[in-house]
Amino acid sequence: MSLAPGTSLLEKVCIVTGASEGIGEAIARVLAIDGGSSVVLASRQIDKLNSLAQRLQAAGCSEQNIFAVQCDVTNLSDTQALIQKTLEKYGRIDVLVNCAGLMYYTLMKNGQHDEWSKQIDVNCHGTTNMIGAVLPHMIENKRGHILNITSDAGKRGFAGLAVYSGTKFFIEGFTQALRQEMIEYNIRITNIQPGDVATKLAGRSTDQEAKSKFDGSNAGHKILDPEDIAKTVLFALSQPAHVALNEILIEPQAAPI
Ligand SMILES: NC(=O)C1=CN([C@@H]2O[C@H](COP(=O)(O)OP(=O)(O)OC[C@H]3O[C@@H](n4cnc5c(N)ncnc54)[C@H](OP(=O)(O)O)[C@@H]3O)[C@@H](O)[C@H]2O)C=CC1
Ligand SMILES: N[C@@H](C=O)C(=O)O
Repeated sequence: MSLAPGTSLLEKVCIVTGASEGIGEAIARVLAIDGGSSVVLASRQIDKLNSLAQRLQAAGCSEQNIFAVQCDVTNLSDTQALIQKTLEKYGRIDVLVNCAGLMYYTLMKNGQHDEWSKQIDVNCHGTTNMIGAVLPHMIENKRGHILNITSDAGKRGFAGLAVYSGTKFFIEGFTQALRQEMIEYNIRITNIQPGDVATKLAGRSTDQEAKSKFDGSNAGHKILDPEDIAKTVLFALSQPAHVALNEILIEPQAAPI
């Protein structure tokens, strides 16, 4: 595949949730710089989004092409406002990347109800809120591409990640059905299913028993970089209209499921 830098997604408008750090930040950077598209940066931490916007401008993106919007994906009116503000600024939305997510290593016997709920809220409700908010626009225009950053934990349950795996299986089942509903509207849905990626995600866990027993990201092998996932997003978006990359399982070479 050859992607001409700065041209492959020219004139497209892409929303990236979870853009303040980690994988979402890398996706936003690659879409803006390599893809040349307008990128809407969304998450709760507006200071981090503004700082990323400044760094992207310093790297050559025009101010008009980067738009930071505070949005908690668990809040329905926030997600609807994000779509509205994007349409007011750009008049179109071509791509939604659902990257916002939480993962906590927890053993079910340790009863961490709060962390279970937060994962279900962000990973499941956050995804359905965002998709529900953007669909009317994409359906009206009969085009659109939604990418969900799911996980290899949506293909196989992982010990220590029972609730997290359940949330990612939810996204897989949900999108299998949604794809069929969206055929007549030319809307594609790609689930990117990464294995361990070097971000702060796993470090947010408080259940040290679960983390020390099951977190494989320190096992000694090279894990993925956020840019590996970002380039995969660009690859999926660069396919011709008749090609749907419905699932992409991307894992460290040393750790297949
Ligand atoms: N790292 C890994 O090994 C893997 C990660 N993934 C998935 O990739 C995605 C990103 O993870 P990663 O980058 O590693 O994690 P990080 O912890 O680095 O980033 C998480 C992002 O999600 C955002 N976020 C969390 N809660 C909300 C919310 N309520 N509303 C809006 N944004 C929110 C955060 O922004 P803010 O705090 O500003 O709201 C932040 O930008 C997740 O869906 C995760 O499940 C999948 C497989 C492997
Ligand atoms: N690779 C997954 C868990 O083991 C994830 O981080 O989503």
